[in-house]
Amino acid sequence: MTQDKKRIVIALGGNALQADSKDTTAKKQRETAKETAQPIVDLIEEGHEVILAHGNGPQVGQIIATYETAVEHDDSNQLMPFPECGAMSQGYIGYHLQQAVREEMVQRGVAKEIATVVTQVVVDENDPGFQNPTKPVGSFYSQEDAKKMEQELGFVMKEDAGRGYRRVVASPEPVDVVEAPVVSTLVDQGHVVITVGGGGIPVVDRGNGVLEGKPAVIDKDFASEKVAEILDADLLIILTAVEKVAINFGKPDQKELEQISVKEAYRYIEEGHFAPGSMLPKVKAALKFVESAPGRRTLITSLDKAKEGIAGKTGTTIG
Ligand SMILES: Nc1ncnc2c1ncn2[C@@H]1O[C@H](COP(=O)(O)OP(=O)(O)O)[C@@H](O)[C@H]1O
Ligand SMILES: NC(=O)OP(=O)(O)O
Repeated sequence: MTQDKKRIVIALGGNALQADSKDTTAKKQRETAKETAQPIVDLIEEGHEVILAHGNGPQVGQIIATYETAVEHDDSNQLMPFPECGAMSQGYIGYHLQQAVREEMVQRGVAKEIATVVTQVVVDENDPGFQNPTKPVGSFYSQEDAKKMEQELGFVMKEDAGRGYRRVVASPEPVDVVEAPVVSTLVDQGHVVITVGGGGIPVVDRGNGVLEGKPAVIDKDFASEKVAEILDADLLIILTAVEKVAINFGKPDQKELEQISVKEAYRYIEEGHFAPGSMLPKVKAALKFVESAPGRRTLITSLDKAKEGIAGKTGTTIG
């Protein structure tokens, strides 16, 4: 790519799909996806190669809960397995993003196609993440309801950043992206691709072509980083709810940062400036990408500032 035309992997955060945690309807998600499509198509219109990735915590939790309420609890054979629910979430979210981005491209006269690749991500079955569930999925519950769910359904429930209790599942690290060669071919041919939705469907490689789905949710920031590395992207953009990463976040002496060097990032992590489960995985994914090869950068900013961020006018750049 030329200096100003970049290959960009964009990791879309929760607010890019479900802006209102109380309205989790498909109708609302479709409306939100339309808003999300605007800054994405801005980048496509500027000639950048864009690969989209996204989270799925609320959606995969919603899909599982639907099966759990529809099926008799004494007939667990009827329950939809977790990896299949992950695959459904990729299709559901991919469908909305595909429609929204395509509509915006057609209306702006951008002659490109977009498709979602159902993506499997290889994980290590001995990953310690399987022993300690940390990834929140689905809706928020009161402490009382969460206790009941732990007792009656055997779920692990944890408090999520002061917002209530959520079910948590295992979150192993991504090792490889099975469909990366397909994604690469599509991108080389000029198409916009949605991949590693929800961090990808976690699979263990049993050899001889056999991939076994695992009940877990991979962090989408780590999966996006893996895709960015494999596809030799110039830039990883992590879009979330804040315009800039801060130190002393939420305190009176909060300071927003425009540029963080690798050394500073490690120091800030050590000092505990980034909350686990929210900003910490983003900064860790950013560092991993930046350290994977010279010249790679990560930008963390909000969806509505993506265009300004890539022009170097806002956001936090790492590397
Ligand atoms: N040091 C920090 N600087 C900025 N935001 C932070 C920091 N620590 C925690 N946060 C919180 O992390 C949130 C982003 O994480 P999260 O909501 O999990 O992301 P997403 O769902 O967009 O992937 C921000 O909206 C902010 O509330
Ligand atoms: N898979 C994943 O990271 O989802 P969330 O971003 O919704 O937590």
